Amino acid sequence: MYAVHCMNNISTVGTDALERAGYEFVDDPDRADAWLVRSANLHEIEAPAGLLAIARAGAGVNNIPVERCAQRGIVVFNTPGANANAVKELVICGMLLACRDVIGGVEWVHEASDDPQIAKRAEKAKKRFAGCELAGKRVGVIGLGAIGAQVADVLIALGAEVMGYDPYLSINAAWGLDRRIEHATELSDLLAACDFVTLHVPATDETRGMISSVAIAHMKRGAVLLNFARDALVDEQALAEALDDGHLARYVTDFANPASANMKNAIVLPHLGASTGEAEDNCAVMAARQLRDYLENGNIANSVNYGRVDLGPLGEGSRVALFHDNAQGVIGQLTQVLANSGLNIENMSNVSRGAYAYTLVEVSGAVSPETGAELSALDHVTRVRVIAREA
Ligand SMILES: NC(=O)c1ccc[n+]([C@@H]2O[C@H](COP(=O)([O-])OP(=O)(O)OC[C@H]3O[C@@H](n4cnc5c(N)ncnc54)[C@H](O)[C@@H]3O)[C@@H](O)[C@H]2O)c1
Ligand SMILES: O=C(O)[C@H](O)COP(=O)(O)O
Repeated sequence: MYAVHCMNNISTVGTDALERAGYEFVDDPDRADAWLVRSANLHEIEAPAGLLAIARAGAGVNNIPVERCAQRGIVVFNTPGANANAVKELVICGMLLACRDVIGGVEWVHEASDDPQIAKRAEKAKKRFAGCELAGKRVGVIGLGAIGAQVADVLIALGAEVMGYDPYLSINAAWGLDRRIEHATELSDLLAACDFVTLHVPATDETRGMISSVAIAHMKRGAVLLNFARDALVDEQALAEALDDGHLARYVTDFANPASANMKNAIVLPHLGASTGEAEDNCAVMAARQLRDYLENGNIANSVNYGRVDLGPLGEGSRVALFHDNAQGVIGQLTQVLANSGLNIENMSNVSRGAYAYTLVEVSGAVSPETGAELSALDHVTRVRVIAREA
């Protein structure tokens, strides 16, 4: 059976499911067939030669060297949408904390707690903590995926006007969006029009620093920026200056770092977005299910470096999983080797994502080590797995 190493604490509903299926949890990452991870930084860690998969129990994969894994035939999974509700709830909480000075008010009560005159004093003090409502405000949502779409729905229900920007929105995601979301085709239009701006995009080469000094200059005076996506999206020096001089009223972020923790008018949380029991369970269950389907059947769902393949559960025969360059002639060579080995192809699926391709073939009989070696030696082939039912 397979061995798994956990890089972070993963909810036991996921790890128990794997244990029940006969998986062994190992302390040594080099002995593992698969790694389970949350936010541990894997960029500096060399994956062992035998590692087959990494499953991120969460959404963001900027802590994983996704491209390097693809070069070696290591499938990287995430769990899209599994923690979106938890993040949505905290984003709305962050917006409400920015509307009135709730935190200042709570601190004031705490400091005055021994004063018998507190009730009378509170009536005088409260004007210091007064603020505005979300209803009627215009809120810009950058990134309308699993989290952004849910945030937009709640804001509309609360009476806000929502403007969205997402040039890469999938057609399926677009069908699910509320028609009342105003479509911004340019980021600068959204920034200039909104009282609140909330970020829900992944940290990629393209999005890193997207809230630059130029972007901040487009924002309305007194606007609020919320960042529950990743700190790398924001030029924090430019942001600190905008908060200092009052161009922006508040920054609400889930990413405590030396810069954000010392910013004036910032509300900084310790990366709590996905930290609910429900979200942790959802992510762990989804990560475990995807890992099993890949390790036991060769199927790939929700990978960030390979396309989707689903041949259903492995039957009586065996499967060959081939990782290869997205190049001409590979499938022809593969089928030739299988035919020469007397193996009949029962089913097959081939997907490519950018430069990387994956082909899963179901054959009628057992695949010998010699056939496996022959496939491994083919041009453009990175990795070969033979999957068969355990006797
Ligand atoms: N604070 C937390 O605990 C927490 C929890 C979950 C996710 N996150 C972060 O939030 C991000 C979004 O999560 P999600 O589940 O909504 O992911 P998602 O993949 O469902 O949605 C991301 C959306 O961003 C869009 N996008 C990509 N590049 C863009 C660009 N340049 N401009 C505008 N839109 C762009 C995509 O088209 C997609 O619709 C994650 O990648 C992660 O970094 C944080
Ligand atoms: O990308 C995510 O899913 C979040 O940032 C959650 O990260 P965590 O699992 O480490 O809380």
